[in-house]
Amino acid sequence: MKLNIAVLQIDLAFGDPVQNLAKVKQKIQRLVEKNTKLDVVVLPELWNTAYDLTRLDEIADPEGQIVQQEIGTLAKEQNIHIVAGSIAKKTDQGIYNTLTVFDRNGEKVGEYSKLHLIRLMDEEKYLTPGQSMGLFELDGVPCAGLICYDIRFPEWVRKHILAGAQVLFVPAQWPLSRVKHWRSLLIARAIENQCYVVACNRIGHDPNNAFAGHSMIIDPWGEILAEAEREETSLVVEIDTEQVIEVRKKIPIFEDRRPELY
Ligand SMILES: O=C(O)CCC(=O)C(=O)O
Repeated sequence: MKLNIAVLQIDLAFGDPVQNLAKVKQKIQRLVEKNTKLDVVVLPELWNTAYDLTRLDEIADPEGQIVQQEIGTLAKEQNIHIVAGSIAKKTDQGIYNTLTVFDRNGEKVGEYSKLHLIRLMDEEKYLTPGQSMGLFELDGVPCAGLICYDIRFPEWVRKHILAGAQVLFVPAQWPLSRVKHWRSLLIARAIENQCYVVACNRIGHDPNNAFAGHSMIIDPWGEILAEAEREETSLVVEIDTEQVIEVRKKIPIFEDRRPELY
């Protein structure tokens, strides 16, 4: 199965969900106009509020209603799947960093709340961790969505791959100071899991961090099919899940695992 995927690497306004929503909608519309065969658009982490954690109570999306209304509707209008990065989502149980996936009909087909909160960036003080896996399907292709810091936990990624995922989506706000970790971890996750990795980072800076960009699409052999620098841009690549099957045949790591010992 082939999927034509666009990763939208952008800057974000700090704590301004109205401005960020308008920008994201306009950028998606332009992408669809330029690429008539697009299947999927991917957005970065916390694209509604950015990392304005102290004001989340005020600015997070109540129950994800805004993203459902605005991005779900856009997905249907433009006939594309949208892996809507993640948003700050306010619920009665707390505020989550939640990835939401809409299909071409505007239906929500996936939702995942970041499981590992990064203390280095104070997330655990303001956010509630998720409790469940990030599996979903796009045009019958089994996919997983994990968020930023989650890629430092290979056992969590592997759980999704063992459940069938062939494409791993990673929205992020990864700082420039650790860009070497970002690139190495993403490539490692693709090689060890023999899957596509589609990673969407932001650029720009906020009061605490400069962000790395370097969004990437990596194939199941670990080859980088496209990589951005540190500017607003989009990466558009057609992936083919036959590649996953071929790489897994060539080096059958899933048959050679020794789970009885670990
Ligand atoms: O793990 C890292 O170094 C960065 C993670 C991060 O920026 C995040 O999870 O938002």
